[in-house]
Amino acid sequence: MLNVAIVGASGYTGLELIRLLDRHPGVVISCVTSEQSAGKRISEIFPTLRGRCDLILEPLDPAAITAKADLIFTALPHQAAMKVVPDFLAAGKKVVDLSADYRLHDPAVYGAWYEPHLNPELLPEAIFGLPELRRESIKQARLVANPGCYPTSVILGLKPLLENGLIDITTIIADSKSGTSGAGRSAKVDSLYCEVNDSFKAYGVGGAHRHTPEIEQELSELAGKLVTITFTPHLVPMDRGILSTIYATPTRTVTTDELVALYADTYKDEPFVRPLAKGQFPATAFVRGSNFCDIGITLDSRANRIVVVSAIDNLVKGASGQAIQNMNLISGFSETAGLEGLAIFP
Ligand SMILES: NC(=O)C1=CN([C@@H]2O[C@H](COP(=O)(O)OP(=O)(O)OC[C@H]3O[C@@H](n4cnc5c(N)ncnc54)[C@H](OP(=O)(O)O)[C@@H]3O)[C@@H](O)[C@H]2O)C=CC1
Ligand SMILES: CC(=O)N[C@@H](CCC(=O)OP(=O)(O)O)C(=O)O
Repeated sequence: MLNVAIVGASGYTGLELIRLLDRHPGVVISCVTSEQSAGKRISEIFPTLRGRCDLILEPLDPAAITAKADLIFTALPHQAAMKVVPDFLAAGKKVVDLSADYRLHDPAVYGAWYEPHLNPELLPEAIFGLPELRRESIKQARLVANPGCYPTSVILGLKPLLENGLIDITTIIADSKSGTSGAGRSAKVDSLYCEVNDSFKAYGVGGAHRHTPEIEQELSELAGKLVTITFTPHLVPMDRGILSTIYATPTRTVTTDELVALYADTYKDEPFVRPLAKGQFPATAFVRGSNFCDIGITLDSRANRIVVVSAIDNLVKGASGQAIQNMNLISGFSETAGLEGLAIFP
């Protein structure tokens, strides 16, 4: 059995890791951490875990964690993760980091969007953990940078088009909507009921959201050229889910039939990407609680524009499910272990 630690277990992605790992045949959770709730049982914080995971939350002490675990999930805010990840690696452990701290290859870009990086020497070896892009590198990694939720939905939505040079890379617009759990569990005015309920707003408008460089980094690699996009995130009054609607102009004459066939072929062997049939488009309700990314595509022939719609659960394929998929690859488990569950509907 593989002993794993969840650092930041009192947050939403930490809880989702525990929920999914509960069904994993090869993993034991040996340590869970929280600063504010250290000393309490995690099932006191999250009653869904009663009788299934009653571990006592510990404060973040790298030596204590590395003594108990072979692989560590860091489910901490960015900037907090990079303070401890080097300690885990130095102790010979593998790390799947759910924060943004190791996703950007260029420390100057990280510094421009976040703050100066504390250990830029680790960035070259960190693998951006989107299995559909670089499965073989992930298998060899000791540090996986789990992608952001919005980037996962946009990159998977555009991969077949970019690899095949089918879109003008100067025309890409990604319009994404997220449920509120994407903002985490810590108290913030923007997440209050009256701020979110019965309303729908854009934020980070005009290229101001920190996922823009992450998306552009990966799209540029797929295209083999520098890609600049317009990315606008929105907050919607639901708990979970991301729906991204992505627009781009084709570089040549294409048909919807050709596009649908391309997506079906690109993703035919992917266990967690479901390309949809012609005329079908995804909904967050049909991926809720699952590790699937559903993708629909069409040509809007009137406007000569390709429209892609992708849907994920931000806490599963957008965070903890993908982190477990990466753990499975690093550790030699079946890639789908612990992740076979279908969506919860209705
Ligand atoms: N929510 C989502 O949909 C997604 C989140 N992510 C990323 O995953 C990471 C975790 O997100 P999420 O679970 O939503 O966040 P939460 O705010 O829900 O949880 C954060 C966790 O980190 C702990 N923590 C906070 N600050 C510190 C610190 N300075 N030192 C040690 N522990 C600390 C908290 O513990 P406590 O407060 O109990 O002390 C809590 O357990 C973030 O980097 C986030 O951006 C990535 C993709 C999607
Ligand atoms: C709704 C909401 O607030 N979403 C978060 C993104 C969550 C995520 O993926 O963040 P990381 O890059 O930190 O992992 C945001 O816009 O900041």
